[in-house]
Amino acid sequence: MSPVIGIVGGSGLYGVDGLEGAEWRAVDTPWGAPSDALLHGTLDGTRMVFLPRHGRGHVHTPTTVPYRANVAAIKAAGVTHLVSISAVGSFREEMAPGHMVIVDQFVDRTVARAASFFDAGLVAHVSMAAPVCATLAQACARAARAAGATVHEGGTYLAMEGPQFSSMAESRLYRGWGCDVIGMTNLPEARLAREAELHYATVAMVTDYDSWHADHGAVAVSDVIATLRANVATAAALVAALPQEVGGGCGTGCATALDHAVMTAPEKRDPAMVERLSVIAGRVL
Ligand SMILES: CSC[C@H]1O[C@H](OP(=O)(O)O)[C@H](O)[C@@H]1O
Ligand SMILES: Nc1ncnc2[nH]cnc12
Repeated sequence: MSPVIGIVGGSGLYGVDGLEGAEWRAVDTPWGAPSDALLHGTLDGTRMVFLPRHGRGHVHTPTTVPYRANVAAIKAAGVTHLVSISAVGSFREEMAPGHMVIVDQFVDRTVARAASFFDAGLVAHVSMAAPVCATLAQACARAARAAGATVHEGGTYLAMEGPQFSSMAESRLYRGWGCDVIGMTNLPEARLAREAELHYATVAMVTDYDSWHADHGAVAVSDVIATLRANVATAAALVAALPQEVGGGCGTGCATALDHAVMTAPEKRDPAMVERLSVIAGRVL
């Protein structure tokens, strides 16, 4: 099956240039409207679907991003491989602003988000032991290198609620926990992508050193935006390189994550939930 590449563009990334037949299409889902219309098009013969996570014009906070609607809309659009491109702060001296970190683990410190498509009446538990698709992550690393970026393969992303940045004490604590980068959005997105049986990977673009670094002081959005602007061409080149790199399955079960996940007995399943979840879990219901 040919891959369909989805891209969720984070802060600073609100569109993709150069798609053939580019068309923004507004959709609705059982979880409401996504952050924006979806941009459909083709790149090097591969179908691409782009969604700006915060909406064009940056309307949604990390808390109000409609994560379930976003992932459901992306799944309904036929996406098989989903790449998140996100701005992050760094906890490591060597992961410097402008570098790209191909995240492979997450720590969840969010507190106010719906984190699952499943609910009372239809219960399921998927594994998040390996929360990103290793094969897609390697493809992203190759694409980032082809784009000329300095790439760090592997890294733990701490997802905080925000929208305020961390205190110095939190920043030092997360560093001590072994986290490498910090952002506000990739959870619950990665959890929902797993429930939707998508291959998911995160390209984290470092924009700052959070607040732990003695030489860099507090995070300021102006600095974050300046770094994002300086790296916008690299992000675009990375996206352009993805069709050459992404394809096929992964051997680690992303596309069959729901095979043994549903717990609720067939006769006890809420028919309305079954209907609502058909786009996500119809394969196993
Ligand atoms: C503009 S700094 C904080 C903001 O940037 C990141 O967004 P995204 O992950 O969508 O690139 C971070 O998570 C915050 O939402
Ligand atoms: N330091 C930081 N903390 C949380 N989210 C961010 N996004 C970019 N920089 C960040």
